[in-house]
Parts: sequence; structure tokens; C-alpha cells
Amino acid sequence: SSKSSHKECSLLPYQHYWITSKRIVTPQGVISGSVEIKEGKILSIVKEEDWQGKSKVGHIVDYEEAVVMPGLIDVHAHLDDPGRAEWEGFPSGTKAAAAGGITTLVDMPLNSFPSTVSQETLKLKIKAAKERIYVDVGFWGGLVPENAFNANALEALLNAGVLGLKSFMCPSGINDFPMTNASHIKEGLSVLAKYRRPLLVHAEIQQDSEIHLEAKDGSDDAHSYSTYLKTRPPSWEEAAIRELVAVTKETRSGGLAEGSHLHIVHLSDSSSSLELIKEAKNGGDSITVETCPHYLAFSAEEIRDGDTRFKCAPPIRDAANKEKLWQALLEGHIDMLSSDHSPTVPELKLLDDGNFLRAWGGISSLQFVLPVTWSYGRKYGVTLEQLALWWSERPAKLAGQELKGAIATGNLADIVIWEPDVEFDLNDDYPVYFKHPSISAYMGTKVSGRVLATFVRGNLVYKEGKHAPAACGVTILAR
Ligand SMILES: NC(=O)N[C@H]1NC(=O)NC1=O
Ligand SMILES: [Zn+2]
Ligand SMILES: [Zn+2]
Repeated sequence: SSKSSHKECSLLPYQHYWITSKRIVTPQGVISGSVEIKEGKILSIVKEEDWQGKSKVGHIVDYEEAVVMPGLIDVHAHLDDPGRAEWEGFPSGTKAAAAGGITTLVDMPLNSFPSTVSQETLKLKIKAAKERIYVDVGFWGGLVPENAFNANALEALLNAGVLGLKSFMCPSGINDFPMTNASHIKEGLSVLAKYRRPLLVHAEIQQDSEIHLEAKDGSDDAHSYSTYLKTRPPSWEEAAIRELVAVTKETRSGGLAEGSHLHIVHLSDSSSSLELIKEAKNGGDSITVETCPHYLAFSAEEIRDGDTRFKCAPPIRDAANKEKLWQALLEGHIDMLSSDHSPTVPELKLLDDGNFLRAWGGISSLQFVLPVTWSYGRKYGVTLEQLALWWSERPAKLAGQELKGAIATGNLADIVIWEPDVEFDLNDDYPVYFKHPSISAYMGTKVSGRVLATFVRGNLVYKEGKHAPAACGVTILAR
């Protein structure tokens, strides 16, 4: 379009150019060669050995040893716009995404106000995003009790372009986004089947736990992480997933919900919950699962008393659980990764008070997910191909984005260029673009993997600490 070829959209003034590198991550493996980009798309991919003698029309950008990878697709981010833009907002959130190598993100239907639960509220999202996004943004719609039994309302929301639906099986923390039970979820899936779009579920069901929030939240115990951990044991995840896999039986071929798909967000429990998911997959259910960098980077034992930056739901569990999450990811039982970037204002994180039971639950990580996954994954032998699978290829499939998620001819030129070996400190001098760096659990750590450049639809939207002047990301609507 004329808009996305506007010269303010890109820090590179060419419509036809080549990206050259010794390490280009393609679905066929890592190659040395060049990617030809024309008018926002990948026109060809040429291996170094085939490069000689070929006539090259257009500008060449040589990234040498830096890694050229498909841009990351974050299928789980809360940008809180409109309505709670002081928590994050489209401009800051998508600038952080661009600086972190994320070229597409899918915004969650809650924490903004109003929640995205209808055709009208989706329109408000699209309006709020207009000319304010630096990367591409799609939207999940909310499946809530109010619309779950109203097929017309759900169809209107799906027809308006949400990429799928999202629901909670426990209180979401946001009053206007109430939880759903298995009956709501069954209804939602039957509508989604027709559209072949997924349902994402926050899988925790409140059980009677040893510690009751009301009884304890005034006491000193509320400052210790172990108190919080006990309030949300793995049995909450297990109970929810047990109900979900009973429902997903119907997604098998010949089942009542054939054509629909269920995706479990941010798995933390790597024991019984994971076993239930494995069984469902083996049985032919259409089901996938994600986990997040914070469950792979941190463990409960290291979380200091009062450090509510680490509070999230489900909680970060012990080191043994973390090891098993890595194993499940490496063995392919966990399909993909997402940020679950869920910020708030520092006041609600209660950083001074340190009360884990009252603080906002949510991790702020949007800009850091690539270096974090890489840095913490190195000891497990994580490869560049695996990063592309977990962060691009499989998320693209979940979000129904056939022209994204891989460096392949004909795809959109969504690309991140990064240097895996460059280390840096996430300290106060580090340029962080999401709105409230102080609430991020990653601040104060050292990671490796510096993003040099990010291309969205061929536009160089970020280069070494600088963003393109205009916000030319596109809202992605399903049709
Ligand atoms: N409302 C909201 O974003 N909740 C998220 N925060 C979190 O830690 N887990 C969630 O589901
Ligand atoms: Zn959640
Ligand atoms: Zn979330």
C-alpha cells in the first residue's frame, strides 16, 4: 500500500534490496547467502555458492556473521490500549517489540478497557492502534459468559476479524473479563470450528488451597514468595487441563468440534498437567501449549522476599519443575513460546510494600524474550532453528498467518538480525521501550543476544537503538 511504502516507515530507503549473511535461518536449515526483498516480500533466497555470476539488482546490506531469522511472533501480549494506556499502550509496546526482534504480536482481549468481547469493542482496538503501531498487531477476542451462549455475538466478533478467542477458567484479575467454565468453552469451540480459528485458555481452576488470600494478605507471610506459590499449586493447572482435555476429544476427526483448536497459554506445571496434554495429543486432539521465558529462566528458590516483579499466574515454580519444562520444550511436547507481557503501573506492583498477595500479577518482558530464551537456553543446547520454530513458525500457524513465520520465498519480509554472542547488562542505562522497566523481573540481569535490526514487511523499523519515524505496522484482521 502507499502507506507502508511511505519513506518515514523505514530506516532503509530502498524498495528492492538484498540482506546478506553467513547465518540465515530458513525452514531447510541455516544457510550462508542472501535474501532478496522487494516491495515488502521475500522475492528469492540465494545460497552463497549460487550467488557468483548472478546479476543483482538492488542495494545490498551485508550483515556478515550476524544471524538473520524470521521475526518473532508473540501470540500473547497485553498492550492495555485503549483504556489502560498508562499501563502500556500501542506505541510503547510495539516499539519494545521492534527493539526485541518481534515483528508481529497478538494483543490479548483483557486489561484494556473495554475488554475486546464484541464487534464494537474490537473496533475501538483497531482505532486505538491506527498509525500508532511499529510492528504488525492482531487481536484475540474474549470468550466470556456474556457472549459464550450467543452464537450471533461470537460470529460478529469473529467476522470483525479477531484471530481467535481467549478465555479464563479462574478470575482474570480484571472485573469486566469474567471466567468461563467447560460449558462456555464447549460452546465457543463449536462456533470456532466453523471459522477454523483457535481458542486460547488460561488454564487454572481455583482449588481449596492451604492458604486463603483473605486470611493472610495482611500478615508478614504475604511478603514471602513461598506463601504466594502455595496459593496457586500445580493442582489448579491440572484441574483446568483435565476439564479441557475432556472437551478437546471432540476436536478429533469425526468429533462435534472438528475444525476447532484449543491452545493452552503459559503452562507452568511440567508434571501432571503436561502428562494430560501429551495424552490428548497422542489421542489426536487438536491441542497445543505454550510456555513463557519467565518459567524457563527463573525458579521459586531464587525469588527474594518482597520482589513482586516475579509475581505472575500461574506462578514460577521450583527449579526441578523448570528443568522439566525445558525438557518438554526440547522434546516437542511444548509447542511454542510467548511473552505474556502483562504490565501495570509500578504503584500496583507494590514494589515498596512487597506484598505478593496484593500485587498485580504479570511479568514485563516484551523487549527481552529473544535474548532471554537464547541466554537461558544455551546450556540446554538450544539451536537457532529451534528458536525460529518456537518463536515464529508455530506461533504463525496458531495465529493463521500463512505468509509469516519463516524466511521463505513469497512470505512477508518480517526479519530480525541479531548477534547471539554480544552480552549486555539490563541496567538503568539500557534503552528499554516498554513503559515501566522498573517492574520487569529481568532488570539487573545480564543476557546475550543483541538485536541489530528489525524488518516488518520489508520496512527497517528498528536499527541499533533507533526506530523508524513513522508507525507503519498493520493491524491484522482475519477474513
Ligand atoms: N489479567 C492478566 O493479565 N493476567 C495475567 N497476568 C499473569 O500473571 N497471568 C495472567 O494471566
Ligand atoms: Zn493468563
Ligand atoms: Zn496473559
